[in-house]
Amino acid sequence: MVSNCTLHNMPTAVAKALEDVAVKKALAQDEAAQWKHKYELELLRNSQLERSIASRALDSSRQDNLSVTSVISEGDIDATEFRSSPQNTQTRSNGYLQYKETIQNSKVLSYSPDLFNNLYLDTQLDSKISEKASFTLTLDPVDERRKEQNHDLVSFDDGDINAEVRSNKQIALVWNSSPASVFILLKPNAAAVQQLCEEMVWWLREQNVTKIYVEPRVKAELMEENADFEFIQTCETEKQLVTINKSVDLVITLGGDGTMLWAASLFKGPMPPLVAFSMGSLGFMTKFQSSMYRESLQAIMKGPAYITLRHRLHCQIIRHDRETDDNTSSESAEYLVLNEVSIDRGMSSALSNLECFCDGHFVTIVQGDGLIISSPSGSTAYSLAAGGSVVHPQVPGILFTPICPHSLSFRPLILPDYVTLRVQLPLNCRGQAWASFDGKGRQQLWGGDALIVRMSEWPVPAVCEKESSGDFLRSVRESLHWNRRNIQLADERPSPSH
Ligand SMILES: NC(=O)c1ccc[n+]([C@@H]2O[C@H](COP(=O)([O-])OP(=O)(O)OC[C@H]3O[C@@H](n4cnc5c(N)ncnc54)[C@H](O)[C@@H]3O)[C@@H](O)[C@H]2O)c1
Ligand SMILES: Nc1ncnc2c1ncn2[C@@H]1O[C@H](COP(=O)(O)OP(=O)(O)OP(=O)(O)O)[C@@H](O)[C@H]1O
Repeated sequence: MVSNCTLHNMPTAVAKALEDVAVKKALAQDEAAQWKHKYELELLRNSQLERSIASRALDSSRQDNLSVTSVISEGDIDATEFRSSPQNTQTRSNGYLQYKETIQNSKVLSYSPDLFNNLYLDTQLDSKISEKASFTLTLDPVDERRKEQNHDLVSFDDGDINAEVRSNKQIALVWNSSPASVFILLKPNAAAVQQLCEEMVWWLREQNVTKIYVEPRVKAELMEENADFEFIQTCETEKQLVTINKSVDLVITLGGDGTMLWAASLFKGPMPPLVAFSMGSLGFMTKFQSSMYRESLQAIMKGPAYITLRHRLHCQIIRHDRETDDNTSSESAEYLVLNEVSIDRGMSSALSNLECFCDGHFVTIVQGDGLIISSPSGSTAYSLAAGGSVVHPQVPGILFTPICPHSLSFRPLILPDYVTLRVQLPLNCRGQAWASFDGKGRQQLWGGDALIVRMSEWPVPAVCEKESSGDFLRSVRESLHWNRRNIQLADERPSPSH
């Protein structure tokens, strides 16, 4: 696609030919990205299959104890089957995900501007069985009626198209064995947070939590306070961080939404269930009260606990082939975001010019300050500030929200979760553009560079304080003060006498 400013002086036939070439190029790149994604999924499935076979061979007795009939994902919370893609409808009637102990042998997506620059890192080939607690994710076990609704989308017996099974499910986590390993993440530079962490560590030890991990910075701070914290474990290397999903049963965050985003960013692939204690200012996604941590953790570790699968977006920057005289890498980089990826015009005073495609179909050219591509969880963050809709985190969609578009008719869109979006800078764009991932890791984009965004198969399984909708609506009302208005006075006329 060639920008309008270039086209308008050219003879129509030349302009049309150029536009056709650009569209074909974008389509070919889209197709390549989709094939790459399919290839990666295939690799992942094969490795899961291998792990499952090896796991069964190594520990058949343990397997016998797990009386389940169907397994979607082994070892990792994988939300591929919960997406509402037409291709996935066959598998959506499987009612649960099951966690099982697996061999530490998987490929994990890696990202971080500073820590992880490779697309994928092979984790250690460790043939030990992981010591993680086993759990099952089921449809609401309390509500028997839901089990009855667990049938195929289309029944061929009577030809009725039935839509009772939707991807919007209330999922419950049931532990098969007690969780014994937690990773605590703290908001930095907050004395109250560190104090709570110290208290929580001792309490968790009393509860037979044998392994407690923290970040290296936190371990150093705790050791400064008290040398008895020596037993606390930490992830010293990038590799340990990448593999930590395999040894942690529960992730606990003490901070605000930013700490939860930080925790999610450390897990470049599958992530254990996360409990977010509110010690920040807004706390939209951090629903647990820190003063009640004992009661809350006791209940969660006993189970069942409701969880919300907060879907993340997989983002990939594809660089246009060019001679780089700057330090920008020409390799493509990949990111996982819980809230959103935004593209803005940075310091440039020129209007941004972003050509957008959805599954290869031209959508629009965003001319304004930029664009936000957000997950449903991110709908209440930057996207909300730019006028996007507030979306329940379990609605399977991708939000497409412009930032200050210079147009009277540009409205935000919500697209289905199975699409792949592509945002490209025209080769002759006037200004610069910057992509940010959950507000961090800013990357400069140049003419011809593209950003490809799709729903990731690795959600953040966030433990609910009550249940998914209750928590979300409470946050909308109490954190965002949604629709706060003085109640209209009642009519004071005397009621008609009978
Ligand atoms: N104009 C804006 O509103 C704006 C601008 C830039 C970034 N942000 C948001 O800030 C996020 C990064 O958060 P941070 O804490 O690291 O930065 P931060 O410290 O700048 O805080 C951003 C604020 O957004 C809130 N927030 C974050 N995620 C939220 C969510 N999903 N729902 C509701 N509120 C949420 C946080 O509680 C915090 O009050 C980005 O992902 C982006 O969504 C918003
Ligand atoms: N463990 C961590 N390491 C490094 N940075 C972190 C860590 N936890 C949080 N941060 C960063 O610290 C900043 C503030 O954290 P957070 O948002 O949790 O606190 P807050 O702003 O007080 O709370 P709220 O988000 O509720 O307004 C965020 O930008 C976040 O990315």
